[in-house]
Amino acid sequence: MTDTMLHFQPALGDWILHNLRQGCTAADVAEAMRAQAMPADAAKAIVDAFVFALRTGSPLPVDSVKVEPAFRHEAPRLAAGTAIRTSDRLVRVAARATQPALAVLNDVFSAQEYKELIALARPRLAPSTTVDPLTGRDLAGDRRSSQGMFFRLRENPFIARLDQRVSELMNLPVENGEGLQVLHYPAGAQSMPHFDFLVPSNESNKASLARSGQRVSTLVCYLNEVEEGGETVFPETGWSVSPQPGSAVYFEYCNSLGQVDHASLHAGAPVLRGEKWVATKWMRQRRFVAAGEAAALSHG
Ligand SMILES: O=C(O)CCC(=O)C(=O)O
Ligand SMILES: [Fe+2]
Repeated sequence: MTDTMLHFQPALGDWILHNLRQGCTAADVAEAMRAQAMPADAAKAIVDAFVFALRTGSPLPVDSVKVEPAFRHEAPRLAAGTAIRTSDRLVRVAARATQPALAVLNDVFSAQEYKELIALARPRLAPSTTVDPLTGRDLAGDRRSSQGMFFRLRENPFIARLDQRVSELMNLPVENGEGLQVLHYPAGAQSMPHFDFLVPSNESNKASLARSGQRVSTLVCYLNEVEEGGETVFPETGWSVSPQPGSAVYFEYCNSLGQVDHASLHAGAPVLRGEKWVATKWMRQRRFVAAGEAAALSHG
């Protein structure tokens, strides 16, 4: 399928940008354009291109956008049913949604497991000094920022057990998983709306995509009781998932054609009281090869 170009007046672009920056959703802005007699699919394509550029730090469109074929929804990778039995645990499905394929899962980790994860991660948390364009996290290094760390895949028997369970849930090989990431948000911290799929806007993302393929799905597991706030919100769909210790939100955004779903835009709402701990697993199309691992192979 070939891409087509859609042309528009730069003033329309300014108006779209203004509204998105005021907090309107892509759907609201596209609807306003449709009400002004623009075909709905053209309005959506133009607004989506602006949202994408804003959320990924890519150049903003000026007077045209490339229209890619609409995301084709496929059967979810997550198993059907009200519960999913992995080799060592019965995980309950509290809710499901489509477009994007999303599920709220309960009992993913036991209380002992989520406490252990925090205890293992805490001494290894590292503050980042830059804004992370991939996760949208505000990493300015002040006390309102989140801190994170990665476990290596199967780095000890405990992590290996969780990697295995999560891979069974996400229905992809353990090897396709990036190492489990633990994030700590102190009160006031949040993550801005972002996509988890990789955008080939810089050399390191391009290299990562070439090594391991696209990210296809995410599991965000909540590790503690947040006193107030800290929901995972999906602004394009209106979904908001409350953090409950041991529960998780699962979502998919890359289909078998390699298309990515812009409706998977999400954010970590500000933690209003207390603190928030999550463990995130990102799955790739192929075996995950970290940058360091690839370098070691090419030199060894
Ligand atoms: O903290 C959250 O609720 C979302 C985390 C997230 O989006 C991520 O780790 O990619
Ligand atoms: Fe995310």
